[in-house]
Amino acid sequence: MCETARSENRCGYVAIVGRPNVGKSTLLNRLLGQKLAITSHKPQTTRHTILGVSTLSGGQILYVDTPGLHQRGGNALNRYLNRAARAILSDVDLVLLVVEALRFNDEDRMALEAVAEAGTPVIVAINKCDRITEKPRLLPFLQTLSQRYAFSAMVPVSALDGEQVDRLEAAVLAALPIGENLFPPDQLTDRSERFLAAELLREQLMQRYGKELPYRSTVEIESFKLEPTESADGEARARIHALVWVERESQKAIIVGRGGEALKAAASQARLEMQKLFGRSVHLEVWVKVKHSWSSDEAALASLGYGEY
Ligand SMILES: Nc1nc2c(ncn2[C@@H]2O[C@H](COP(=O)(O)OP(=O)(O)OP(=O)(O)O)[C@@H](O)[C@H]2O)c(=O)[nH]1
Repeated sequence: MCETARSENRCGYVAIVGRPNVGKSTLLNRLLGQKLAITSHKPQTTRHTILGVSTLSGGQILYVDTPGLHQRGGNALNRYLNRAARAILSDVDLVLLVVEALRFNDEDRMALEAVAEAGTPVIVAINKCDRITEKPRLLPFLQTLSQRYAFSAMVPVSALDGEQVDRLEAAVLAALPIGENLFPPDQLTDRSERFLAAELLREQLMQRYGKELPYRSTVEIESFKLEPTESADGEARARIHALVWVERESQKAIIVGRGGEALKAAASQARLEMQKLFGRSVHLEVWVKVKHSWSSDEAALASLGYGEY
């Protein structure tokens, strides 16, 4: 490549795609050097697309974290998740497909098929390589993967410990079109603090409660107000009133816990995460309410913010 092209600024949108639980959100947070996307060990943690802005000396990478592409259509929430991920693929400059080292199952194959259908260039990140102690075991896996698709690049990484993530970042930037940065350098996301507050509270539900419950609950921020404080940095305090919607009284009882202890602990951790991300003091109140069958009712979904696609 000639000298002028190499020194030019690059900017473009990159969809992070892959089956549930491969580590997309963890990788996004690592690439951004800051926690933006919520994570848990449960599949389908990510329900919304989130834009993460990474400003580098050579340009700007605009990462789009998508809900996992997955097979089982199931209820309305699942159908929404699939539509959201697929709509994005043909709309971006590059797809970053995330797979897990030494694991490629039917859901990965389906994600790859969806990506191939869109025709957008694809870089594949082979994640969770920290789990592979004997690295030569990766070679046949990489070879088989390269036979499945003409990837622009293949980079083994560990989102968890950061191994080779800088190499991945360089490959991603090099694959983007030449152009001016689209966001100010200090902007991390296009999402509001109000939206991020809901996500951070939902993360606590995902991480703290049994297998099914988190999929039967959702979070709505009823009010989000900034109020002046006496603090030295002059940052306003956020006063947040959140509702957790569940489908049955019994689920409400579990979330609230004996004497309200469980909910108190979840809200307290969510508040700390919000303070860290927003860089301001947060006052958080959380209430749990019952809305029957919200997850299988398209209209109820739309009213809770899942109706964009
Ligand atoms: N060992 C190891 N674990 C990882 C790595 N990256 C992610 N994980 C773990 O894998 C699990 C899933 O990570 P997420 O980032 O939530 O996965 P996701 O692909 O965004 O999941 P969905 O929201 O279901 O689409 C979490 O328990 C992570 O800690 C990695 O590089 N190494």
